[in-house]
Amino acid sequence: MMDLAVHAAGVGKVFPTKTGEVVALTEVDLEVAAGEFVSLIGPSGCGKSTLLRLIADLDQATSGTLEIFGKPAKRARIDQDYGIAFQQAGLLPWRTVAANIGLPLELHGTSKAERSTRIAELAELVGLSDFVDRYPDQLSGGMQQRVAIARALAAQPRLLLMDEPFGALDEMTRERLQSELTRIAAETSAAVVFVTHSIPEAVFLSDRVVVMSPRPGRITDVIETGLGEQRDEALRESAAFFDRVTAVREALHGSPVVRAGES
Ligand SMILES: Nc1ncnc2c1ncn2[C@@H]1O[C@H](COP(=O)(O)OP(=O)(O)OP(=O)(O)O)[C@@H](O)[C@H]1O
Repeated sequence: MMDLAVHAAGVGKVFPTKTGEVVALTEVDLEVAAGEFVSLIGPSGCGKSTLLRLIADLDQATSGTLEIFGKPAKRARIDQDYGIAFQQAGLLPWRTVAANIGLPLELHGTSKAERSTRIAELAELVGLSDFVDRYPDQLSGGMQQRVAIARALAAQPRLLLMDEPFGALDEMTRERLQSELTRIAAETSAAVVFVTHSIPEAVFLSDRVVVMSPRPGRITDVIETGLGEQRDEALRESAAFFDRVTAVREALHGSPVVRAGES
């Protein structure tokens, strides 16, 4: 069991509201292996962000059990077992790129010398070595997201939790960062749980794509991509890639998609 980055069993989440209870998640069973890349996809309101927030200990499940590397989510948070990156990069505008990347290390009490070595490594990992002295408002959206990823990786977490981190980026930047993320995940051996609305993004990045449906939010399908280690531009144009995109689309629609020329 210690091999599992995430183990959710029968997880449910109910939000009490003025107009009654909202069942955001019901009976969610999910296992993410160490080093595995798993995307969560589904229509708006199906509970993707809620599930990620439960894993990150930003909120608590109403029912079921949730373990991160065999520990309760709170323990994993204290131990900095995971890093998080959201759609908004959430950088501190008064800090340089280097100081933003190093923030988790400061909180961790890492020495200044160790911090600067690690910041240099991380800046190189995300391709920002020449920009460490800049401030966030001097960077493009894609560069800001790279800083956020470097910061999420600072404490060498074994798990990355990402909620639409590329959602606000243009398509070309988005594809470039997807490629970089697959390389970074492979180099760091971190497991990733990645929330997205984009079917091609989920397929390109993941070992498995978890399909969810709303009201009440639950997992309806899990699709193995089987696309192997090589995640490059050629993959995006391969038959295997299109096949998996179609499989995820059909799972989202709940039935085979009728193609032009077929009846
Ligand atoms: N704090 C809250 N109080 C009440 N209801 C909430 C709260 N947070 C989420 N919900 C409800 O829980 C359900 C799941 O929300 P969640 O944000 O997890 O969905 P999502 O799949 O991430 O959606 P999107 O793709 O639009 O981001 C929704 O019906 C939402 O309205």
